[in-house]
Amino acid sequence: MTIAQPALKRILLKLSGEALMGDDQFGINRATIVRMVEEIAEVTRMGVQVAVVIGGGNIFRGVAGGSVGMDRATADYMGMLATVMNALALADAMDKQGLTARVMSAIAIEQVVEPYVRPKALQYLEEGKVVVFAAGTGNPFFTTDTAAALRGAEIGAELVLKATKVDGVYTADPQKDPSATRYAKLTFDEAITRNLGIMDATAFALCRDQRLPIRVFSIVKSGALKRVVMGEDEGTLVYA
Ligand SMILES: Nc1ncnc2c1ncn2[C@@H]1O[C@H](COP(=O)(O)OP(=O)(O)OP(=O)(O)O)[C@@H](O)[C@H]1O
Ligand SMILES: O=c1ccn([C@@H]2O[C@H](COP(=O)(O)O)[C@@H](O)[C@H]2O)c(=O)[nH]1
Repeated sequence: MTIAQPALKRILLKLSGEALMGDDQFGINRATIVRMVEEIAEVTRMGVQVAVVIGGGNIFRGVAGGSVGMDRATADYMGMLATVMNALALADAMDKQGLTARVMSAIAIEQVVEPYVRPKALQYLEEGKVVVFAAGTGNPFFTTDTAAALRGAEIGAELVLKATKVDGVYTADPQKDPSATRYAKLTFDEAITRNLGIMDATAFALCRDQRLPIRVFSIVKSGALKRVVMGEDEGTLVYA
């Protein structure tokens, strides 16, 4: 009997912060994070090298009211710090499930997490450790989607997997427009010119220029991550 092998060797998984909330209004839902980590553990045990970029929407949007009128860059640093909290929670949940996780931050907070150093991240991945990239790109005016594109390119990932609450890219935001229909696949240029809000244009443009495909899929759907890694047609593929 032949055992099916994963179609991918190294992936960059972008986890939406909001997906960590589960059905809560903000913050981290424990059962949700544990379930996500189980799915990550499953593909890691299949031999896939996994790096994660975590968003911050679940924490940052809860405090965003307080940032109204604030200097934009300062508010963005608050957002990046929110991703550090999520990264710590995620790595803790991974360690509890027998994975070895390493958090690397784009902003120096040395007493808390190690700084992002590319060769070190590559070494961890080769060793089978899960690397969780925190603090986005480390720069204001960007997003964690752009950080996913950037780190994905830096580590030589074969695919950026955008795990979110919706199950792909739609003609319009499906949470606002129930008549929106899902694309099976589309090009980066189509995504950019149609102004599809699932990811920002900077992230799309970076992946397009690096010919790094993105697959958008639902992290709420059980087994979806494994299906993507096995090369099955899950969610939406965005390609150059
Ligand atoms: N054309 C579209 N197709 C699919 N989803 C869309 C589209 N336009 C907007 N969206 C919305 O984009 C959201 C995806 O963003 P996501 O939850 O990943 O946020 P994020 O900003 O990347 O993460 P975070 O929560 O960490 O800030 C979906 O929940 C969906 O409602
Ligand atoms: O490179 C980055 C990444 C993020 N930010 C700020 O953090 C929040 C949360 O990130 P999400 O991508 O929305 O999850 C974002 O709104 C920015 O304010 C950043 O400045 N630079």
